[in-house]
Amino acid sequence: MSQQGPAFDVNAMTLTRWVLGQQRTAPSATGDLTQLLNSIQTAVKAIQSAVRKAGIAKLHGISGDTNVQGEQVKKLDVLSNDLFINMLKSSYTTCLLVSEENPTVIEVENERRGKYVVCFDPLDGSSNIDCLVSVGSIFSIYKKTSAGEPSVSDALKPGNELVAAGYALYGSATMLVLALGKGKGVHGFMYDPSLGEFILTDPNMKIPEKGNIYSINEGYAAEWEAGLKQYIDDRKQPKTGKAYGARYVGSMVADVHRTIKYGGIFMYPATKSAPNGKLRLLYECNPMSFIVTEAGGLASNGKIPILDIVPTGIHQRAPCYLGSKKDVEELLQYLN
Ligand SMILES: O=P(O)(O)OC[C@H]1O[C@](O)(COP(=O)(O)O)[C@@H](O)[C@@H]1O
Ligand SMILES: [Mg+2]
Ligand SMILES: [Mg+2]
Repeated sequence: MSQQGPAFDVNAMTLTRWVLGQQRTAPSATGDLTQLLNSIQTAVKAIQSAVRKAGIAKLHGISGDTNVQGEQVKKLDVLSNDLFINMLKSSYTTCLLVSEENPTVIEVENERRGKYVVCFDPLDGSSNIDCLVSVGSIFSIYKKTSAGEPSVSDALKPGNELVAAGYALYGSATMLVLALGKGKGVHGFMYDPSLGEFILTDPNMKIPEKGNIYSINEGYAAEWEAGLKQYIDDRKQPKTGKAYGARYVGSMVADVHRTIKYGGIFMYPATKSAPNGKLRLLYECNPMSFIVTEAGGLASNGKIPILDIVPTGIHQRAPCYLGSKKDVEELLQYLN
């Protein structure tokens, strides 16, 4: 190790190099996809830097909307949204964007258009920012298949037509997890701030076939359907075997990442007051279901696979039950 600290491992597989390699083997991943993923990578690097500073901003008494230089300090979710939109548009690979923060689709101007449609949640878990709990970003990528001008119909495609999906987790470290579909697996890249690069640390992530953690907001238990109530009761006091552990961060990215790493099941169910649940299909349920399915798990809305749902609106919600194959299969027996 040199005096300046650990030398850069010349064999380290950076995300940029890994994606380039993928385009050699995946006909669908043309150079444009490399360019698109690298622009997302840049947005994530900028967001992770802002997330790390958010706490410091508060620490130094920078409250409200202006910093010590009297500059306008954007709220983190506004800043994250602006970064995603600007990086995606300036990648010259997208034609239509759907963001949680924008009520309507964002059409990319003609001179900067490419063939991809990107749906994204620029900052997931926003209720956790002020208490410094992990937050994330989520994205899903379609290839535009229709001729002519891009329109909202180019985004209203079932998740099984996605060409790629991923999330960034701004936790104790920053990790980018990516799936390119077609059985190419799920891969985790840890951010190394000293290099400014994402390094492949978790190749071929596979979700355990069965876990022993259930993840749900039990505050809404009074509004659950009977089958779900029974399922959760049986996790707590099983007729045989050990009780499950309960974990709920309240940031979908953190709860799903833990579910992939440790196994178990994440649930955001339909309730009486929210008959379609809370999570949005296009930029939360679909990308996470695409990734979990690619990692060997299952993702259902309680009736059909989430990836088979044909969207009718860009902000539509869907009940979401995803995780280890055996855990989701067992839950579905209680719901149907
Ligand atoms: O507080 P609740 O109702 O349990 O909802 C938690 C869910 O809401 C979310 O924060 C919604 O996402 P946003 O923060 O992007 O709006 C998810 O990350 C999380 O899983
Ligand atoms: Mg979200
Ligand atoms: Mg959000």
